[in-house]
Amino acid sequence: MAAQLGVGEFIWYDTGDDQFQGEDRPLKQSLVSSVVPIGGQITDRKGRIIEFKDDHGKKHRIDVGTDLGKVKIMHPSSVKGVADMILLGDLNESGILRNLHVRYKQNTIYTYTGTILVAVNPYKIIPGLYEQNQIEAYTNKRIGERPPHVFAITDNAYTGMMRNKMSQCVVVSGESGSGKTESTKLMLQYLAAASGQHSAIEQQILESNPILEAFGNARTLRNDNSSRFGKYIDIQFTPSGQIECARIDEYLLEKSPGERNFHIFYMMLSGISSETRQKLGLKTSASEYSMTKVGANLKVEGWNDREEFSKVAAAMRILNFKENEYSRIFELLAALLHYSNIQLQEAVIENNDGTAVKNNSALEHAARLLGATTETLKLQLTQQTLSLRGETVKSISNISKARDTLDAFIKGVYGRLFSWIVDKLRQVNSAVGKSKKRKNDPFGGKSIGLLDIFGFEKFEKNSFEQLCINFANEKLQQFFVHHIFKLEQEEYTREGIKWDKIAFVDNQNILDLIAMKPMNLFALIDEEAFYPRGTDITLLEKLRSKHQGSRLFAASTNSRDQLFTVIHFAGDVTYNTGGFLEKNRDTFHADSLSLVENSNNKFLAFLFKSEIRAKSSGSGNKRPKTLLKQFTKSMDELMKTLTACEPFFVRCIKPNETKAAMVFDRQLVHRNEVKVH
Ligand SMILES: Nc1ncnc2c1ncn2[C@@H]1O[C@H](COP(=O)(O)OP(=O)(O)OP(=O)(O)O)[C@@H](O)[C@H]1O
Repeated sequence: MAAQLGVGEFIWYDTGDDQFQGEDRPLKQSLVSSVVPIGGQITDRKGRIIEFKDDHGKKHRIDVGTDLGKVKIMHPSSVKGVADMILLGDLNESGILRNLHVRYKQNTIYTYTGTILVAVNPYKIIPGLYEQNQIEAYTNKRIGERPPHVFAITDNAYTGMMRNKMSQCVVVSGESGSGKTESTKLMLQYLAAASGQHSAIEQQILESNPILEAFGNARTLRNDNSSRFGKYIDIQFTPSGQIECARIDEYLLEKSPGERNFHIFYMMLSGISSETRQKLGLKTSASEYSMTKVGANLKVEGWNDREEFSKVAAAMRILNFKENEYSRIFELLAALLHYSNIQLQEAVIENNDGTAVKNNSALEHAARLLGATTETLKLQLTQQTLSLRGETVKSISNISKARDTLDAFIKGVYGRLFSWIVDKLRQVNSAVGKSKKRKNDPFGGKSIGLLDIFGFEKFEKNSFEQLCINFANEKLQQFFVHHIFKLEQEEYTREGIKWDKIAFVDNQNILDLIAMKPMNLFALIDEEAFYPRGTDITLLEKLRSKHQGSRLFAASTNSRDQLFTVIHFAGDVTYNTGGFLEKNRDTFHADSLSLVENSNNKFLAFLFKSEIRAKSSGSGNKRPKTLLKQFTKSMDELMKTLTACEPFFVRCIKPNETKAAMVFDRQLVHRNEVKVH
């Protein structure tokens, strides 16, 4: 081979580094090595010494006499890259990575692997890519007939639905900031255009987006406009292919976004009229409020809160939010801002560590807007009503308990407000255009569902939310693997090959560990949440004692570390059980519920109607549904819906951590991309 290594030749170069060397082998099983051979082109050769420039422009010199093993001639298909990676001669991790990189450098962000679309976030507008003429160019074209595009996938879902009279779904996945929401919006845009005739419903569906983003998105380190919830938008069509209505389902709103709070708070502070501002007692700056001054950066670059506010306000009007609903929403948001400013102080009460609430304008505004008295708010924060063997007792809250109550109240109210808004959008989108039910019509109610859901997460510190998110990703991975397996079976059958021997890597054992088999992790977390002496530490002990023999699980032997590791299909993640039980209980304190129940703010009470009803019917003492129960139920429903559809997959890739246009970080892409193949 050494003779072939002439100037101009393209090669693979194996640097041989493996950052996982020396690590615990069992934990490494599902991990991919972080370094794979890199591509390069030979620039010079003198005898045994060749010089080449790798794909990142770095120069190398090697002696092919001693290091020939590190070099391989590149297959011609990898030199310029291919639109469908199935056609790669070097169909391995290096080949995939280089292919995406080469295309990305040419502004080609879309690539196929068969019918799966891989989309690498360009972090810039690519001129002409989504114009009307592109929509027309992809109409009625088979996948592969034109260059890869998100419109091609959408068109195929649409024509598949029309032709096969079967519902379709598109699963959009990828880590935070990879472009899932943008892809989903582009698909909606395409469907609105493809369905021809423009009707009010298409505009309404598109108008739902700014509202959903304002209330459900926040700035995080990874994405300035990060959706803190998963969503499934199911668009129903008439038999002739016009959009009829849409249904939106939300999954798991993360109620404490990191860097900045939800956009809507900042938009409101910048955008409301001075008259409303006065009525709500609000200042203009987000730095005045405890819940909006968190995080380093209050402003998002290239984002104008005031303009965004008017867009949201306009969208709410278009979507028939009534004037009083509109004011109630902002009244409640203002109440939360003031409430977050209530000042708590340590105090000794009846010889116990207690809490005092300072009388200030924050307390007064919060009480007024929540429809309660300042006295009720003080009691809510400083004492807790407990029910012990049928008797009610009051206990004094120390400052940390009082802070927890304050925090839980804000999250509880905001979470319910968000669900109410999603519900409202669902009603609006399903009411318009929905005609008589077409019984006995084989086409009745066929739809295209777009799933935009959080990708696999592995941070430095992983908590309860990450376990839920990663569980959802395990479910989707299984769905994906089964689909690919089915396609292969079909192909083998077509070619007359016996297929009982096709091996495929299933992740059922991980799902069993987390949520299926008896004593699974979720079941133990649920159990411990209501165990009288259950704490995050006893939880860890229980998890360890039940699962320490498992190949897919490890727990720290020092319970105080509160750490356990699960080996997911995409790698191992170490979770910290701190806060697990409280997050899972998702309880809204009894005193907070009483406050809401007796509030003069009818909208607030309405948001809690199911809890209030449960309480007054006596079923309030029953174990409330934990977050895990609700989440697994909604995941099961989602999987049922997806399984009834013909699926498509869009895999979004984040090319760098700095949101920089056209920068391709090989390691990062490798970590994320390899998981799909
Ligand atoms: N096709 C695209 N063209 C141009 N820019 C894009 C494209 N896709 C994504 N972006 C840019 O990347 C940013 C992040 O994308 P997006 O919000 O869709 O990510 P996400 O995967 O939905 O993230 P999260 O899970 O945090 O919500 C967008 O705000 C936009 O600036």
